[in-house]
Amino acid sequence: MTPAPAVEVSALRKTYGPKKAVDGLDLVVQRGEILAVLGPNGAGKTTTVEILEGFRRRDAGEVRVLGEDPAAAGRQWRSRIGVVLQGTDDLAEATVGELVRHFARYYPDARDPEDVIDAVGLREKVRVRTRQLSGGQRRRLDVALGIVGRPELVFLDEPTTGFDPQARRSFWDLIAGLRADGTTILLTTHYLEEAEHLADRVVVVDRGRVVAQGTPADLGGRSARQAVVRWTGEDGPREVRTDTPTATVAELAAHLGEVPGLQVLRPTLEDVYLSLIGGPDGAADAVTDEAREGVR
Ligand SMILES: Nc1ncnc2c1ncn2[C@@H]1O[C@H](COP(=O)(O)OP(=O)(O)OP(=O)(O)O)[C@@H](O)[C@H]1O
Repeated sequence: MTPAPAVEVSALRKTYGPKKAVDGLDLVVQRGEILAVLGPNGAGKTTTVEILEGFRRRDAGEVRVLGEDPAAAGRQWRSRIGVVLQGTDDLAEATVGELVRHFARYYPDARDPEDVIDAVGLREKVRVRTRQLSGGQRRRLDVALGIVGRPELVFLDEPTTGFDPQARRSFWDLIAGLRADGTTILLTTHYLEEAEHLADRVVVVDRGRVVAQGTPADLGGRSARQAVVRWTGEDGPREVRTDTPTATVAELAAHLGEVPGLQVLRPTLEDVYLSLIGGPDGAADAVTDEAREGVR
C-alpha cells in the first residue's frame, strides 16, 4: 500500500478583504519528495505555506498535513514538522551554537546540533551572536533551527534568498541530504535553477491557483517542445526548429564537417515558466502595462 501523501490540499481559499490570495488551490506532496512551488510575487505561495504550517486560518477547502488538519493539530504534530521561520530577532543576543542546541532540546528525536551546525556551514560562526551574522548566514541559521528537530516534513519559504552562489550550492547539498534521509520537503523559490536542481516536481501558482505542474523536465510540455539548431552558414547565422536535432546535426556534420557556431537549444525551465505566467513581467503586470499604455 502506498503511504498517504504528506500534504493534501483541495479547493483552498483565503481572502484578505477583497483580495483573493488563494483561490481554489489543489496540491499534493508525496512522502519523500521535494516539491517546489513557483509563482510570481503575490501569487499566494506564502499564504498557502502558512496555512499548511498551521499559522494562518483558511476560509475554505480541505487541508491534511501528515494526516491532520493544521488548524486543529497539536504539539505532537508540530514536532513532526520543520518550519523555517524568517528572523529570530528576539534571540539576537544568543550565539549560533546556543540557539541550535536550545532548539534541539524541544524535540524528542532531535538531530545532533553539532552536525546541523556543520551541515548549514556555520561552524566558524558557532560563537558569534546572531545579530552579528550576515543576511545569508541568518537564513542558514533559520534553516538549522527548522531541521534540528528531525522533522518528517520541512517547509522552506524562499530559503536561499540572499545567499551567494557558493552558499546556495552547499544549501542544495544539505537539502539533497535531507531528502536522502527520507524527509519530505515543500519549498517555494524564485530561482528556477534551484527548482530544476532540487525538485522532483514543480507546481506553478498564479493568482491563487495552480496553473501547471510536472517534473522540471516535463513542465508545460517542455521535453516535447521543439529544439532549435543554430550554426553559422556561408551567408551568416542559420537556425532550424526540429523534433530530431540529432539527425539535423548529423546531416550538417556530413555536409560541413566541423559545424561552425553549432548550438542546440531547448526551452529552459525559465522559458516555460514565463510562458505559463504570461511573459517576463507576469500576466498581471502585462495587463497593468497595457492599461498604462492606454492612458499615455
Ligand atoms: N496579511 C495580509 N493582509 C492583506 N493582504 C495580504 C496579507 N498577506 C498577503 N496578502 C496579499 O495576498 C496576496 C498573496 O500574498 P502571498 O504573500 O501569499 O504571495 P507570495 O506568492 O508568497 O508572494 P512573494 O513571492 O512575493 O513572496 C498578495 O496580493 C498579498 O499582497
